[in-house]
Amino acid sequence: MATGIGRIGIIGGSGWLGAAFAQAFLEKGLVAPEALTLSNRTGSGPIAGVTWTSDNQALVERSDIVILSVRPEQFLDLSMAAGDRVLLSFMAGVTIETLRARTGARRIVRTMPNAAATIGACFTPWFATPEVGPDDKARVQALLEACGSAGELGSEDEIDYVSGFTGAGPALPALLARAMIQHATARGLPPALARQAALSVVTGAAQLLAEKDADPSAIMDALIGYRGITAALLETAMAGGFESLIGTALAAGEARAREMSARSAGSGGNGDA
Ligand SMILES: NC(=O)c1ccc[n+]([C@@H]2O[C@H](COP(=O)([O-])OP(=O)(O)OC[C@H]3O[C@@H](n4cnc5c(N)ncnc54)[C@H](O)[C@@H]3O)[C@@H](O)[C@H]2O)c1
Ligand code: PRO
Repeated sequence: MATGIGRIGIIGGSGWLGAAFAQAFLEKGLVAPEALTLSNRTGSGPIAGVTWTSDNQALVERSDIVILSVRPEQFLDLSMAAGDRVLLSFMAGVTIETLRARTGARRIVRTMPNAAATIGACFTPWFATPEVGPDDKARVQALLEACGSAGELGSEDEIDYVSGFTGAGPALPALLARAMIQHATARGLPPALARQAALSVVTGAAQLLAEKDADPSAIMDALIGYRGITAALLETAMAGGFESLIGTALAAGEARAREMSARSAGSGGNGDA
């Protein structure tokens, strides 16, 4: 309890997100190694100094806050009773109702990180049940900020939407970069140069947009103002439905999150264990 955050357990602690957050907790000094328990199916992993286990109930007993970072389908085979711990789920498409039914937890926080957690550049929206008090909310915010930034949502419903919006992380920018590479290569640019050029456009844009008060519309307007090449490019993309296609894609992500929620619901569990 050295930092006031309490003892943390991460179920799925050697996975993509679980390991990223575990490393960040340690590197930021937010959680001491002796207060961090990580589980996976073998009971051992690459992060030193912490406690590894394959026994998720033992992890719960050693923790004040339990982070669930297994895949939604793996959760269906997972057995644990959370008791009065705060249960913080990274899982897409697993509702509070299902988490409650399968673990018995009352204090539940659903979150939606993304792959940029590995570089400390992830914005993580979260939603908490009314049983999560202000002190626990502050702990949750601090834990999530270890990998970037975080913000509270007003309803659980919004988690399904942000599962595609923020949860997909680099996916849409990667699609843009790949489309540029494919077009430039087909046009005859050397593939290595096309790749370097397209990735520098996307990563350079990311840095410009990371500046304080950056405004995507203002950047576009400034470039359209030259009434030249960028105006032709942007106006063609917009007239072709680029923005409405992004909206359609985000809506498809939300719909898939709802389907996953429905599938994972009603699968039973040991919440009363
Ligand atoms: N990766 C992303 O970009 C991303 C973004 C948003 C949300 N999520 C959510 O985060 C969760 C984790 O995703 P990930 O990408 O880190 O997956 P991952 O497959 O990398 O990690 C899951 C880990 O859980 C372990 N595991 C499986 N069953 C277990 C069990 N019974 N007990 C203990 N450990 C077990 C696996 O061995 C694996 O190491 C998923 O539910 C996903 O929906 C992921
Ligand atoms: N990435 C995972 C998925 O596609 C979870 C949200 C984003 O299911």
